[in-house]
Amino acid sequence: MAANQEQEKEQRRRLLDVASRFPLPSGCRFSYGTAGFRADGATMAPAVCRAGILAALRSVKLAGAAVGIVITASHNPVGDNGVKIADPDGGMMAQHWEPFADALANAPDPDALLQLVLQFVKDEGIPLGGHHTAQVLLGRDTRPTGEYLLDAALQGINAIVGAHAIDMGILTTPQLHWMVRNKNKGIKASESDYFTQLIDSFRRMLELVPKDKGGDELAKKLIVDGANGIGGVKLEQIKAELSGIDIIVRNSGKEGEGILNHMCGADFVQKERVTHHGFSPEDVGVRCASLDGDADRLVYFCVSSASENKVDLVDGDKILSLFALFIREQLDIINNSGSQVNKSLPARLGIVQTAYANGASTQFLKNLGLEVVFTPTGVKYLHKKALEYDIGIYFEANGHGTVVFSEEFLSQLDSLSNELSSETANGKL
Ligand SMILES: CC(=O)N[C@H]1[C@@H](OP(=O)(O)O)O[C@H](CO)[C@@H](O)[C@@H]1O
Repeated sequence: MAANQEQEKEQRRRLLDVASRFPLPSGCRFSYGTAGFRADGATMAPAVCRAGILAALRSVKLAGAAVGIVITASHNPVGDNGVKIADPDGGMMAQHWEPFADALANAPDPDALLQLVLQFVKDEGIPLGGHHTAQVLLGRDTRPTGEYLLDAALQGINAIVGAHAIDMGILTTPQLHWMVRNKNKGIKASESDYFTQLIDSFRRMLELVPKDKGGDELAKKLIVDGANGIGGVKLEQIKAELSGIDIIVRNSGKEGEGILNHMCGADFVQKERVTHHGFSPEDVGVRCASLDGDADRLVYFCVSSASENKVDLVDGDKILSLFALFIREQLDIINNSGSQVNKSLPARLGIVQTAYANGASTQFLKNLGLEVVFTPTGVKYLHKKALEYDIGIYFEANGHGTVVFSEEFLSQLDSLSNELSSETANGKL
């Protein structure tokens, strides 16, 4: 038998075998939602195994580029778990693969699963059975079902001939996305590289804050609510190196500190707006921040009075407005610097929100003359829209969000910076 036929046969055997090891419980139905599959952690193994198959196929399709799997149920209760796939650019999996994800997760028996994969491979032109390679990076949060589901994902990945799984360990969701992106860019992608970048960026940011604009204030205490999840664990590891700020972690995930996302974390604070687990009237006036269970949400708050149980919240809408003001101010500084080289920097700045954004924040941003657009709920929609701009700022009120810069804009900034340095050296500025 020719080598290719042998490999094809082996491929079929592996798929049938893994599907029979992870049968779909009757009455179970999975749907790839805004952030992947989610359910009670104890029922998730079939969906996670099939997500493993899917991620490996995606990597084969993309010529062996690294694809990511995150095992987390984010802000949901500790008994839940979930799985989502990251594309090679570090963003969410391309949406046109979601219908296949659903079909695969719900394939009723091994033969149906095999037929689905073979048909999809044919339709998408995936070179399965040949001399392909695939690599999948895996991360998971601190949930008790994490390790068991990691094993299901590994078995799914290994069911694709030539696929290679790399367990990156217990991570925040942003860490895994960052690692996938860096790996595909051929740059350093380990956890210690992530920490180095974070610590260095934080130091450089603090250096930029003028003392007369709150630089001294920043140096004071910050209490971070880690939601008893992975964010608190990682922050404990690096907080001593985030020089210039005194960070105290509460709900850090240590034994005895409380239950993941229970009466704590970004989702709880944003919805309830009351002093929560780990906080007390003694914290009145201190800057505080809350993460969620996988640390991809962030809101700030302050305990407002010792007698009332209330907090003042700085939610995603307000964080977005602060970023918008700051970035616009930086662009104005560049454009008014009197240099001859500015003409090249008219950046297209876009603000992306969802229907859940506070209308007052939208009006505030529009009054600043900024372009504000809307997408459905979910990072995958917001992120995609933000990429259409030179600088795209997006946040959901619940604290999911970021700022994205186009490659072209970054290279323009680089050349502007070089030109300004040479103007300074020549005494023109
Ligand atoms: C990565 C992602 O898209 N997460 C979604 C998802 O939040 P999680 O924190 O991932 O559970 O559901 C939220 C709605 O409940 C939505 O606002 C958010 O965008």
